[in-house]
Amino acid sequence: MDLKSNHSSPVLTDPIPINKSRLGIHSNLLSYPQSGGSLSPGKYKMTPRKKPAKLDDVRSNGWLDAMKSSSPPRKKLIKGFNIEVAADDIDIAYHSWMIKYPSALKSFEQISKHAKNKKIAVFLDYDGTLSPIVDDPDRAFMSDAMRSAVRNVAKYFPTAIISGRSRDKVYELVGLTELFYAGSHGMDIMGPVKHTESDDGHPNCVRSIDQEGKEVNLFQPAREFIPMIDEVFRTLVENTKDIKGAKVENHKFCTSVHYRNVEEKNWPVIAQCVHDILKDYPRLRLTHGRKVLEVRPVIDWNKGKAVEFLLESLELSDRDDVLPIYIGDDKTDEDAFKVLKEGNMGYGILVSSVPKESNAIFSVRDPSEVKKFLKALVRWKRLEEA
Ligand SMILES: O=P(O)(O)OC[C@H]1O[C@H](O[C@H]2O[C@H](CO)[C@@H](O)[C@H](O)[C@H]2O)[C@H](O)[C@@H](O)[C@@H]1O
Repeated sequence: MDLKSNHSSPVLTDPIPINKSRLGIHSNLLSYPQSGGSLSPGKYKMTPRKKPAKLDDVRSNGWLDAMKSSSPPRKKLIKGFNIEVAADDIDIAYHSWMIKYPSALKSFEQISKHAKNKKIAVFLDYDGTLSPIVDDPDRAFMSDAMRSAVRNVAKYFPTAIISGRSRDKVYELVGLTELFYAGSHGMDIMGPVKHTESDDGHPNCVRSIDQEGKEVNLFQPAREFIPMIDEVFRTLVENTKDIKGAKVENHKFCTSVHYRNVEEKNWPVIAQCVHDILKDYPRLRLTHGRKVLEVRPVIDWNKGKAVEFLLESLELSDRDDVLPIYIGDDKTDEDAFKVLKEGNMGYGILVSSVPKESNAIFSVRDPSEVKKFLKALVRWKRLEEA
């Protein structure tokens, strides 16, 4: 594909083959606007058609509100009486919320009853699920105990990590070869080669070799966006360099701008910076994560589609004897919860210590409860097999 062509849309001149299978990976996958600006030579940027943005933009379009509510506050030391009362209120709210989203630990018997004679597939988010949320994304390590719990789960059930991070990065953090990995919110999946796969295979898949030399399928539906994302990443690094605490990550198929360590008074500045850049890239869009703004291609693909894709690759889709379980903490995990809920095919488990609306069925409070749940699954399976 000629990415530097003079056509009005180089990314569209030679689109990757589009699969029309029941996964829904059809031409709508690339549902970004196809017109609306001209390309600067050699770049992926559209020339702006509007006046430069005013600071008002990010206030009026809801970005700032979303930024403020994007991550629950960490626990604070409670000293004064008034704060204790507030904490009690929070507890009451949490307990009534749990009526709607019961604890997966307390409901384990119900879950295991339903799982009897079924094949469980486990899908795990990384940040906030397997590792606690910390200030520095480069230091979001999972504990050895968690790693061992995940390793044991993978001995009994097909297990995949589906993360917003790049696939390489999440593999580096998890370090287990026995899992499947999907990075960039599912836009980069390394999955199994299907036994029944015909010779021509999946048009969006290429055969590859994993860390252990095993043949795998690499599915990258947003492959042609790599140079565009890289360009935006570099612009974001440059344009945010004077905002203290800002951090930009390149996940290959998407890029993240963290504001967790940016003073709140500067949030409008960082939001405006991302907003202004996005105006030049109509084929990219913004999503909100936990104190992070994420820029990703406008394609019809998300963690939910990644779950469907992996189930199909594992030859576990459309089967009554399969029970997928997805555990995650973030907005992006909602797409996966929704797929399971709407397909009435498994359990979404939300990791949250504060009440929030979700498509999950159950909840756990934090990664330590995730670990307990994973261990309970393994214990139950061992007993089943005994
Ligand atoms: O899908 P995930 O595996 O949950 O990844 C989502 C984002 O996770 C990381 O950011 C989050 O965790 C950081 C470390 O705890 C925290 O500092 C940050 O505020 C959170 O947003 C990762 O750095 C992002 O790039 C991922 O998109």
